[in-house]
Order: sequence, then C-alpha cells, then structure tokens
Amino acid sequence: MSIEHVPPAPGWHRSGRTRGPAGFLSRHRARRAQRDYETSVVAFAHALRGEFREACTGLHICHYVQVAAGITVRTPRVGEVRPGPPLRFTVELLPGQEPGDFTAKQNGPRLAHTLGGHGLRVEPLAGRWVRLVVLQHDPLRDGFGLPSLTVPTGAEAVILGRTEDGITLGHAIADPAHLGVQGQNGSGKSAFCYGLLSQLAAAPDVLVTGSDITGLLLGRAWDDTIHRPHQVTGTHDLAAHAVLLEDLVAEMDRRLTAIPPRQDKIEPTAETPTVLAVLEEFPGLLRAADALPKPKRGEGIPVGDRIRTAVVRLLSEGRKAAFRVLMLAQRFEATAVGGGYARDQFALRLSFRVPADSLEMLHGTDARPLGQEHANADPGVAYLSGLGRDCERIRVPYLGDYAEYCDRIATHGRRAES
Ligand SMILES: Nc1ncnc2c1ncn2[C@@H]1O[C@H](COP(=O)(O)OP(=O)(O)OP(=O)(O)O)[C@@H](O)[C@H]1O
Repeated sequence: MSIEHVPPAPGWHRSGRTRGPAGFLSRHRARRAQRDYETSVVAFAHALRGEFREACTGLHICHYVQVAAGITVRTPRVGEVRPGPPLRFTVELLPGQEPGDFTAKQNGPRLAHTLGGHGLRVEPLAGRWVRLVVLQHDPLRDGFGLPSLTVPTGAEAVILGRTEDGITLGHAIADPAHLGVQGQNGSGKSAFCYGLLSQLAAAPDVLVTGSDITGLLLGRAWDDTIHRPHQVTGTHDLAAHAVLLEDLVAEMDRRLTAIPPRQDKIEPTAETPTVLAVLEEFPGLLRAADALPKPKRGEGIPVGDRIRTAVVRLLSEGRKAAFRVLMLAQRFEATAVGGGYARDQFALRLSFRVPADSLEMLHGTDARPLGQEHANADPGVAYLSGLGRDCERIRVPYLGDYAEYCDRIATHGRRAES
C-alpha cells in the first residue's frame, strides 16, 4: 500500500480565504473546507507515520530494544508532515544514526516507493533532525533543457547536471579542478560539452582554447570570437596541436614565475583569464600523432611525445596558474590519455555510458555496484565523482542540436574589443 493525500478543492486556500464572492454561505463553506483539509492532513500524517515506521523496520533503519515483554523496535520519530507535492516531513534520527542512512544501500528508493514516490532527498536540519523529501519523478529519466544562459565570470557556477535526488549541481571553472569525461559513441559527451562551453563563452575572464581533431566542439563554431585563434582543429597538421599545447605550457610557466608575493596562485582576471584547455577525443589525437613518421635521432622529438609532455605539465602544474584541462575520451585507459599519473589529476570525473570495467577504471571500486546498470545508461546520464560529494549519477542538461550550439556561440562568444 502507498499513501496519497487528496489536495483540497480548487479556490480554497490554507488561510481559510476563498476566491469566491464574500457572504455568509461562502464563509461557511470556506470554514468547512478548512476543517476538512486539516482533518485530512492529520489523517494523512498518521498514515504516513505508520508506513514510514514499517518501511524503516523492513530496511533495518531502527533500533531493537530489549524490554521486559520481549524485543521492541524503535524507529526515527516523524515530526512535521507537509503533504506537498512533493511530500516532505521532518524526522529525528535515533542516536548513532546519520542522515546518509536513509539513502545508503538502495534505502532511498525503497523508502520512497513505500511512500508512493520515486526517490528520496535527505536535507540535514538542526541537531538530529533531517527533512525527507519524497520525489515524484525520476530526475535521470526526465531530460531537462539548458536555457540560453552564460555566466558573467568563471567564478560563477555553470550547470553540470541534476542528481537522482533532484538537486541541480553546478561547478565554477575557476575552481581548481581538471575535468575528465569519458563515454561511448552517442552517449552524450559532446552534447554535455556544448552545454558547458556555451555557458562559458561570454565570460571575460575565461579563454576557451584547446585541440579538437573532429573540429566540431572547437573550431568553426567559434569563428570571430576571441577564443578561436587559440584553438587547433583537424588532423592535417598534427604538429600544430603540439605547438599550441607547448605555447600553453610556456604561458603557464610565465604565470607561475609572475605569481605576486604572498600568494600561491593566480587570481583570474580579464587580463589573466582562466584558460580552459579542451582536449576533444584526446586518445585519437595521440594515436594520430604516434602514427606519424618518427624523426631521426637528434632531429627533434616525436609529435606524440611533445603532446604527452605538454598535457602532463598542464595537468600537474596548471591549477595554480589558472589553467584547467577538459579532456574527452571514449575510454580513460591510462595508456590512451598520457599515463596513469595524468589520469589521476582529474578531480572532477564524468562517465557517460561505458562498459562496467571502464567505469571502475575512472571512478574506482565505489562505482562497481552501478557498473552493469550504467553500461546501458541513456544518452545524457553520467556517473560523477568529485565536487566533494559521494559518487552519483546525474542527468546533464541538453541544449539542443548542433546548430543551436553554433547559434549560442555566435550570439554569446566573447569578441575582441574594438
Ligand atoms: N543530455 C541529453 N539529453 C537528451 N539527449 C541527449 C543528451 N545528450 C545527448 N543526447 C542525444 O544523444 C545523441 C548523441 O549525443 P552526443 O553526440 O553528444 O554523443 P557523443 O558521446 O559525443 O558521441 P560521439 O563520441 O559519437 O561524438 C544526441 O544527438 C542527442 O540526440
């Protein structure tokens, strides 16, 4: 059985006022409707307490207490109940319990299903009290569009996605984290990056630079913007990718030596922007560069090695110089992304649909239980580690088709001041 609260009749308000014409009869009806409503809320709260208690017992979110008559079960006490939607109620944790106990080990969806919802969000309140919010929909299943918005500065958070408990997550590119994104063909990596870059395109203290052998994420869409001269695309001149990355390393070194006294990092400004180095399909770039004829001994360094060295330096030393790397790959295998050391530098990691072993490779053993399920994830559903949160699945926003991305960059992309 699940519980349901029937909302009051249209025109009625909790305050007791109605929207109808004034007069004795309507006041009488309003008072009666209010009484009915209050009675229904009390009955609903009573039913909810019973269901919640049973669910907690079933899931062992309870204490077993030995009394003279045998063993009795104590469950967290329910306080205020608001029928919603969404249904929310406060709960006092038992000694030794944590807010996370309600969502650990699949407890969240199980509790929510008992209470007639889809998922559960836990919001810590004061002391031992928490608020439980029963979500009606599956936030991962419901896509959400990305409005045409941009951030005014890299210090402001761009929208990353929506969690299973319905919270919208953001991330400021000025925060010291490199981003690693993996996913099979068609899993939604590019669409995610279209959304991310379009939100950053106008910020005066962000420069979107990088290498893109496909020429779709960077390149033509950015023509006429201030970012475009700092982007290299295509496979016709692979050495140009190495040159760009080496130039970025030189700029990083210049910044590191110019850090003002008593500071240990560069504060991004319009003159010294956060440099977002996008590496679209990086393993593909390395493969293509490694396939070039090797220079003879003493005649220079192979292009692939130059790219690897530059990227490892950006990853390991770039954070303090306001350099951020956004690397995309179908699979974050150490050899494919410049080594295990390079892979370890990504503080923020997102996996779109990938086989279970790839998921574990990037996110560690914590991700193992979700491996099979995530291997069949819909496009736009990603597994996320980082941001100081537990690993979780999110639905990333969808801006629309590629033409929409081009339009947004053309509209918002920062231009040189004339
Ligand atoms: N967030 C999303 N919400 C809904 N649908 C999405 C989302 N992201 C992607 N899609 C759908 O999935 C399709 C493939 O997405 P996308 O091109 O971004 O995948 P990809 O991982 O970049 O693949 P490839 O490696 O081939 O470029 C899109 O055309 C779109 O229809």
